[in-house]
Amino acid sequence: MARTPLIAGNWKMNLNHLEAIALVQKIAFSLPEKYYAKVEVAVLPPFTAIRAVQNVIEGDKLKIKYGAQDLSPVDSGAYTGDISGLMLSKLGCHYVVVGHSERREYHLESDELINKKVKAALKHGITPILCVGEKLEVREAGGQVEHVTEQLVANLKGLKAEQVAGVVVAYEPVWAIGTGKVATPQDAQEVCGAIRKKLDEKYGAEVANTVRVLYGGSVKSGNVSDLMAMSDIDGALVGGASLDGEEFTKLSAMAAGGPFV
Ligand SMILES: O=C[C@H](O)COP(=O)(O)O
Repeated sequence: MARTPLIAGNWKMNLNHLEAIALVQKIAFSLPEKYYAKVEVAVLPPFTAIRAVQNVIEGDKLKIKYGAQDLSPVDSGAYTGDISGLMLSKLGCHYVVVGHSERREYHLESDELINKKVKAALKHGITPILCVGEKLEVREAGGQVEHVTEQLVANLKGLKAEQVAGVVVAYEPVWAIGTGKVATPQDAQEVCGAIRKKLDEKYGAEVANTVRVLYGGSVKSGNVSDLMAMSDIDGALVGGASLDGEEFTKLSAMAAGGPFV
């Protein structure tokens, strides 16, 4: 089954709403229309810029999708500082990142909490981009496949097969994030293939063949093609390179089969 590749730019805690408007306009007007038939492009601004990005995308009828970087597991209430899936769906978000390693580390997010967040996103019709990945010490001990598949199973616990079909999984080895140390295409394929195999075992071949599995960690225009040539890598979750309009556009075009024109 053909899966539409997805290139999602995770802006992390960067760009105010004015800078966000400028970047999304640059991406939209640089990427030739023909590429959107071959690759889905999404931007994931900080919460404070989502409304501004929505206005640009909807106002100019741009084909770029947008979303958020996190959500609360609950819909509303006394949770100071949190943002719910209900709020994000009202803003028209297509995607939300769940379980990014930076949130697992700096906000001590557990697999149990991440599981609740995946469910909250699905409940509000937002596609979760579920991040999984091992730290350097786990890879050095050769435990990456076991670690990542355990995270996957825990984070998807209690979901029905048809719900899992609506999830995007992003394999992000923690040692490759923001370090310039990209995993080799073979290393990335080993784990992305194992993710798909686990989905097949638990939810069946149709679901496994539907779910898009992304790679994330120092992806750039120069390495995205080799990564996406792997059979189980359907795109990329891009951090640093997504903040540079020209580079992100080039990267998206390469993901669509390039070359960038
Ligand atoms: O969400 C994106 C990843 O953390 C990758 O970040 P990076 O491309 O800066 O390595």
